Amino acid sequence: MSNPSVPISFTSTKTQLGLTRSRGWIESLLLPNAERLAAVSFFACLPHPLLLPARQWLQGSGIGVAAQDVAAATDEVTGAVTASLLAEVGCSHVMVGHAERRGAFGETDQLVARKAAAASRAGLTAVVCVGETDTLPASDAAAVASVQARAVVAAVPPERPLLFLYEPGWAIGGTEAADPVHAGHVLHALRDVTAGHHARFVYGGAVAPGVYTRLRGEGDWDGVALGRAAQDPLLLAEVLDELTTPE
Ligand SMILES: O=C(CO)COP(=O)(O)O
Repeated sequence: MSNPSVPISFTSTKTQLGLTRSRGWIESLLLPNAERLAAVSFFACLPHPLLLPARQWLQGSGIGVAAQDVAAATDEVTGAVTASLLAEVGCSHVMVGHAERRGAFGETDQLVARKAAAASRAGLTAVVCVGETDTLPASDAAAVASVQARAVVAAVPPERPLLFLYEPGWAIGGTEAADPVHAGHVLHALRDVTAGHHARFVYGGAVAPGVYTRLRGEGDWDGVALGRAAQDPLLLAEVLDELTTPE
């Protein structure tokens, strides 16, 4: 796992970029920033068919590739992508339980936990997405994230690394990240639930310059996950300044 004293960051392009645009984005934005991206152990979560070409485009850059989802099953299931295949094509991480998948496909906490366990068995680090869907008081949001996280820690051995992404559904694609005090409550609850596990914690949802610094004022966050900010040269540069400048 990455050095715990250095922030960590990653992005997911969801279904936003196809093959040609993904290559353009990697060559015009990621590679010119490779040194600073590598310094925060950056990886790009991509649709499955883009993993192999992206690995080649990113070769030698220090930037990793990761998947946005994985099958829970390890036996034969037509159309599924197993964790062992993701590991074989060079993924270091895989996202499980993104809010959009929990919403669109009805993914339950138990299914997400099985996916995290499958990832872990294959040597991947599961990026476990947790968070409330609609706006809630901080204590209720913390309770939702705790239930989601508890299912995963029950399924993954404590020595295996986990990366928790607190990403409230209401913040995704919005204009405002979670309030730092609110997020701090959730972080505190997640640290409690995962005590004894090898876990790190990042925030995602409308991350823009300044968000990481404000979050760190109210909680010991390990980093931030970028959505739109990773596809905007100015925003990416500013967020990287923040992440790579010692506090
Ligand atoms: O869902 C996200 C990344 O997976 C968040 O996206 P935004 O940062 O664009 O809100």
